[in-house]
Amino acid sequence: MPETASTTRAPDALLPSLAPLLHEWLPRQRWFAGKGRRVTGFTLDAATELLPLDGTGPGLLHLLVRVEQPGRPAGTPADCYQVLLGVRSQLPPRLAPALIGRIRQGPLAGRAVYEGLRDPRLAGLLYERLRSPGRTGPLRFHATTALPPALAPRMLDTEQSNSSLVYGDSFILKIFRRVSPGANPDLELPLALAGAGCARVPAPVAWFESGASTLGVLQPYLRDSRDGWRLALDALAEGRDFTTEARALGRATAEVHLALARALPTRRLDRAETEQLAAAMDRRLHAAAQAVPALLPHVPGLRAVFAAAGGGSVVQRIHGDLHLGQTLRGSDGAWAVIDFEGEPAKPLDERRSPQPTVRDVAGMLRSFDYAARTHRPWNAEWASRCRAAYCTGYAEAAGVDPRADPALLRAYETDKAVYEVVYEARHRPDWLPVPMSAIQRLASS
Ligand SMILES: Nc1ncnc2c1ncn2[C@@H]1O[C@H](COP(=O)(O)OP(=O)(O)O)[C@@H](O)[C@H]1O
Ligand SMILES: O=P(O)(O)O[C@H]1O[C@H](CO)[C@@H](O[C@H]2O[C@H](CO)[C@@H](O)[C@H](O)[C@H]2O)[C@H](O)[C@H]1O
Repeated sequence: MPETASTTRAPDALLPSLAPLLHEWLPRQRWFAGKGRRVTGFTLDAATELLPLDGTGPGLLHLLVRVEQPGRPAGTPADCYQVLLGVRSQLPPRLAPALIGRIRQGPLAGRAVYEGLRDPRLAGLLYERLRSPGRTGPLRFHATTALPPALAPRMLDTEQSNSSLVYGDSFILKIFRRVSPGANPDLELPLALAGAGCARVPAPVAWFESGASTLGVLQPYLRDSRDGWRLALDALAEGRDFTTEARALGRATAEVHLALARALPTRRLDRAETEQLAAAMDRRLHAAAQAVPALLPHVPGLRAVFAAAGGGSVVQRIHGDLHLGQTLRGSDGAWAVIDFEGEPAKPLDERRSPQPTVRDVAGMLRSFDYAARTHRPWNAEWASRCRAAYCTGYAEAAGVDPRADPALLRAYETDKAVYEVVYEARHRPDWLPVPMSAIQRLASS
């Protein structure tokens, strides 16, 4: 693998000048996971000049930055984020919205620091770097195929847990924001699925990493597709049935599960392990009720739902955060599934652990409920028809109906609704009533 000249600066030398800017900017980002807790300091794991900061033109600084916050459990490291900073002496007016701030001290004093991914020149450089595999400092770039040169980049402005750039409507590059050591399942699983011949998931064509951490993945951009969430809301708004789509989506989910079971190990749990799954739901509920006290009155009812579940006895790798927004329907009607990262708030080893497939099914069932709840008037009937059609489609392709064990399905749906309560409280408080209404229903019936 060729190694380009390493342009890595001593990370600590840069930090004093960047820290005040990061302090102001980082906690406001949608992808910042530590919202609601003070930031008390930063340390740099790595700082790499992908374009030199020598002042002759725009510089591109790649950082892996640890954010110190109080309340971190003993023995766990501070969260690490991937940040790409553009640095220029003069910021052109078109880049003004990307400004993070001006450096006040040190050798770079006076320079404008801005979000590098919003600068087409710098985003283009990142793509060119992916096209020619090799190393720059601690960063390693890989490609599985020859990629076309010079595709125009644009940054996606959707609300995301990460950040994505589309290149020439041909490829999409996802930049992971919170970074942990270990293969990111959003690279690991699509690669395994491609190897197993599953065409439901766009296959990665390039990626980059540092140490054991995956930092970004490039895959084909499905330009003629629309995501399942938008399609569902449109159907609701137009009073249209969505069961044909839901059934096809159930089949697609089952195909992905079958391919994952072919590609990666599956395991039958013993009784004690099965009980641990229910105990883990209890633990998550307890933690969620500490974070969102509105859950407290429902805790006994929700615990009863977990206790009633007999337990899913076979586990395998699954999607882990399946919802309508993670699905894309092409103009030919075929569904694709994306974003195998799992629930962003969970630790990586938990996200990579084998789980019962019913967990994904439950995630999608919650999503039909979400769609119906965000529509006025609330259309409960629409949601239950979609939920049934989705399970029917799943059963057709998997040979196992997820409704065969209703107590288990209900437990996983409840577990997901608990997760959603915390997610919404943290990221979108206006949405909190959506999962809370499910909590009320699940805890009391
Ligand atoms: N291969 C793809 N083709 C077309 N659009 C995509 C593709 N992958 C992701 N997207 C779109 O990009 C956005 C973010 O993707 P996602 O993987 O869900 O990111 P995040 O983990 O940040 O939520 C979504 O709106 C999704 O519809
Ligand atoms: O797509 P992400 O990996 O970022 O997932 C997170 O954000 C989702 C919202 O964008 C969130 O999903 C919840 O809201 C959806 C509607 O916006 C709904 O369809 C899902 O069913 C619901 O869970 C997801 O939970 C979170 O991990």
